[in-house]
Amino acid sequence: MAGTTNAFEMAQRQFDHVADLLKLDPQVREILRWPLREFHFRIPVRMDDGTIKVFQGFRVQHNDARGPNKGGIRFHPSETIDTVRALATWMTWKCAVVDIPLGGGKGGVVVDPATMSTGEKERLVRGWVQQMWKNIGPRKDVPAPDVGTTPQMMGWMMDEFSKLQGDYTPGVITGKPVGGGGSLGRTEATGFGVIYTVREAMKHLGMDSSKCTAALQGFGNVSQYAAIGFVEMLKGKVVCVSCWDREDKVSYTFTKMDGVDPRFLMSITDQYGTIDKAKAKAAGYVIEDGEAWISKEVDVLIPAALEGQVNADTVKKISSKVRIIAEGANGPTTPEADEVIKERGIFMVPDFLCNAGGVTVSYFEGVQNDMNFYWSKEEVLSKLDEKMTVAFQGVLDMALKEKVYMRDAAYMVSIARVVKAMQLRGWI
Ligand SMILES: NC(=O)C1=CN([C@@H]2O[C@H](COP(=O)(O)OP(=O)(O)OC[C@H]3O[C@@H](n4cnc5c(N)ncnc54)[C@H](OP(=O)(O)O)[C@@H]3O)[C@@H](O)[C@H]2O)C=CC1
Ligand SMILES: O=C(O)CCC(=O)C(=O)O
Repeated sequence: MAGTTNAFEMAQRQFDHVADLLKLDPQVREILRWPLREFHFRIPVRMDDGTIKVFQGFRVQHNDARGPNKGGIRFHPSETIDTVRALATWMTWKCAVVDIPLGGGKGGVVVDPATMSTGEKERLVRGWVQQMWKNIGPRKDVPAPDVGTTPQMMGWMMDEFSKLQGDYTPGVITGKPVGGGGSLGRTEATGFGVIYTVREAMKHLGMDSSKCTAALQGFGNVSQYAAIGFVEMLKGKVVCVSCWDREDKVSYTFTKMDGVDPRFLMSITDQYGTIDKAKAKAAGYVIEDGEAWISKEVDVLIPAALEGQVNADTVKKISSKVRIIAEGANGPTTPEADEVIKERGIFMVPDFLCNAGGVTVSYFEGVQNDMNFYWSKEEVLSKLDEKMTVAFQGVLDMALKEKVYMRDAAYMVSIARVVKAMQLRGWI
């Protein structure tokens, strides 16, 4: 968890604000403010040197009125139960806003995966499944990757579950490697989904994307494909990306005002998103401090790292040129910063709409697993584009109709769908 922001307090404040606007029944509110179920467990792992290390694991199932809980598993040294609660809650709203029949869940382990060998990581993820297998499954709860976890880890988890269950069960987990039950397009899905929503926001604002610039925070899975999409689909220019440097333990911004080449930067980035500084410098990139991305004079800001990055302090640095903030990350903007962004009239594409591409293709992956029939990448991405475009339009229509901020409009759409499912099931 970034800084001192408590992500779950943030998620509850966002929800309470909209619940007030909607005059939501207090009993319904009480159900939706908290996760329905939480699992806290310890995972003993035999390390390569023969010792045993015990890791703290979590799984939170926020609400499954619309379908099985769904959401990634994050491996991060600063993971907390409140971060996982927030991320699980946002998953409920995310699946509802893109109208896929799934609920909200999230998992985590307090660990820095970069400090572990491949064998240790495999034993850790298998240990996670050994603790949770009775409470996950294609019709219960379907995990996926998030920060610090990879398709290979999802493959190991699927294998462990299948062994314990005694049946090949690819649908227990998504984000698996292609060829091992995974879907084509899942790797690109979240970043490309971000760009589909940016494209729609630009259409709404009458902006010509080929004349637009963007600055991105983070250079992991989401940011890499958002950068590629901005350059290759929108024909715009990305002037910088920032990343966390594992050796120096600080973040840096890699800037090239005539346009970064995301595919080149990917080729010099390690598996955890750290860009090789020497190679970047040799290719003409200027290396600035980690917060430089937020003060760039660009049309679009895409925070795609962790929570709480656009906050009361950093929001002041946003240039007057910025017209769109597209939240690739979950929870990057604090409620204090939201107030400033609202006042300044910057168009917000809120996280659980903006980054819903990942879970949407995860849903497609589950559908393909159920059918045991796999689609082409073109088919996956065109279905994704359609889902994201329809979802964006639904939220924009709500924002215009109710004259509310885009984040509030997204909550209104999602809350209505979840409440309806709870009513139809007789929960309320
Ligand atoms: N992957 C997915 O499908 C989805 C992810 N998301 C969200 O998107 C965000 C990014 O996830 P994802 O790309 O998958 O994760 P990754 O682990 O692939 O990438 C996250 C990147 O952000 C970097 N980072 C961390 N802190 C900072 C910082 N202060 N400044 C700059 N960079 C930083 C990380 O560096 P390091 O690893 O070195 O710490 C890493 O490179 C998260 O909020 C995640 O929950 C949302 C929807 C779906
Ligand atoms: O693909 C998924 O199921 C979940 C992705 C995720 O964790 C997220 O959207 O935050």
